[in-house]
Amino acid sequence: MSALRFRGVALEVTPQLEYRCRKSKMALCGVGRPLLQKTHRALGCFSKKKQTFSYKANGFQEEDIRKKLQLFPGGSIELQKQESGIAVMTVNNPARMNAFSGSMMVELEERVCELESWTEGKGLIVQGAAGTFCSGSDLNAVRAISNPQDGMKMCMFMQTTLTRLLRLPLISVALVEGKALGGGAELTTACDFRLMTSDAVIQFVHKHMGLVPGWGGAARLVRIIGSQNALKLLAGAKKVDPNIGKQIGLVDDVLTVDEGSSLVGTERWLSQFTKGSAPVIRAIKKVVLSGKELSLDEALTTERNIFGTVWGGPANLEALELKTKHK
Ligand SMILES: CCCC(=O)SCCNC(=O)CCNC(=O)[C@H](O)C(C)(C)COP(=O)(O)OP(=O)(O)OC[C@H]1O[C@@H](n2cnc3c(N)ncnc32)[C@H](O)[C@@H]1OP(=O)(O)O
Repeated sequence: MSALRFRGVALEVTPQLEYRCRKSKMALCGVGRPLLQKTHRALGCFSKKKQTFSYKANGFQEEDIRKKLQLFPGGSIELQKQESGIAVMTVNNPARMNAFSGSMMVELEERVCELESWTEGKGLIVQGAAGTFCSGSDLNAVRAISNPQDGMKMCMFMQTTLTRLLRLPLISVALVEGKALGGGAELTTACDFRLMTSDAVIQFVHKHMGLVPGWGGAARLVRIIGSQNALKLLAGAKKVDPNIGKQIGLVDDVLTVDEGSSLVGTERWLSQFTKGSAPVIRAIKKVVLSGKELSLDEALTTERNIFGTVWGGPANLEALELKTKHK
């Protein structure tokens, strides 16, 4: 499957769409684009135009923010795209418990951009290096940009990036080992699922720092665990261990030691959802996302459009051919 770029945004060209366009002798840019645009627009899918607009509406230029963030280097964001269709993204700054330096924030955006164009992808694991998840913003950078203007820039940049991360057409899971604190806890909420090892802790420590979440973590948390539980976690800066996490619905599963390495265990866990054809898995993520984020009417329209991309497609035809029984 290929991708075409429209105003710098990668759009997925499904085999069905290509086939339909070829059959009707119309170029992709003629027939394909409106359908793709409609679907992607309805999903709020990563329209660079939209993001630029929101940056500008707040008086910021994305490039200025990048330059500012690059002044605070250290660590990296690693990305490994595997043949299996599962990518592993690693927050890597072990000397600072994987805290996010400014350059890591910029790298995170670049990796998300890369994943947006990865049309073969089905799943994503987000983990921290060296057995711990992420301790939030690098406090050295935080101190240096503690004025409201710079804080807003950083917040807007991370909010936009994490929104794009959550909206990737990949089924994503945060593998939480060790600690996920502050912005690290917020990062876990930008994944579809969260798995914890038995000794791990997720803690929205913002209150103790005289802050509230700013990377979109509060908005997402409310949608995951409801406003009552979110209020308790944020106002109490409560430590969430795997038991509490499962009780309140923040955590989907606990990885036990006999599953071998946590990453292998997470890959195994995720593969129950990523087995099968990439276009179908990606379409499933898109219909769920549209159901979650759009009004019912918009979601129904989007669902129809996405349905049209898999109907009569290779996986559908193969299943019909095999006379698949669902026993
Ligand atoms: C909108 C975003 C809001 C935010 O994210 S604000 C940031 C929230 N995070 C924090 O406040 C984390 C503060 N750190 C801690 O509580 C502890 O360091 C932590 C993570 C529990 C680990 O404790 P320990 O295992 O005892 O290890 P440690 O304290 O000796 O840390 C090892 C080295 O890592 C450093 N570190 C940890 N978290 C950091 C951070 N966020 N920014 C910058 N440096 C950080 C820590 O200073 C220490 O460095 P060093 O060895 O003293 O040079």
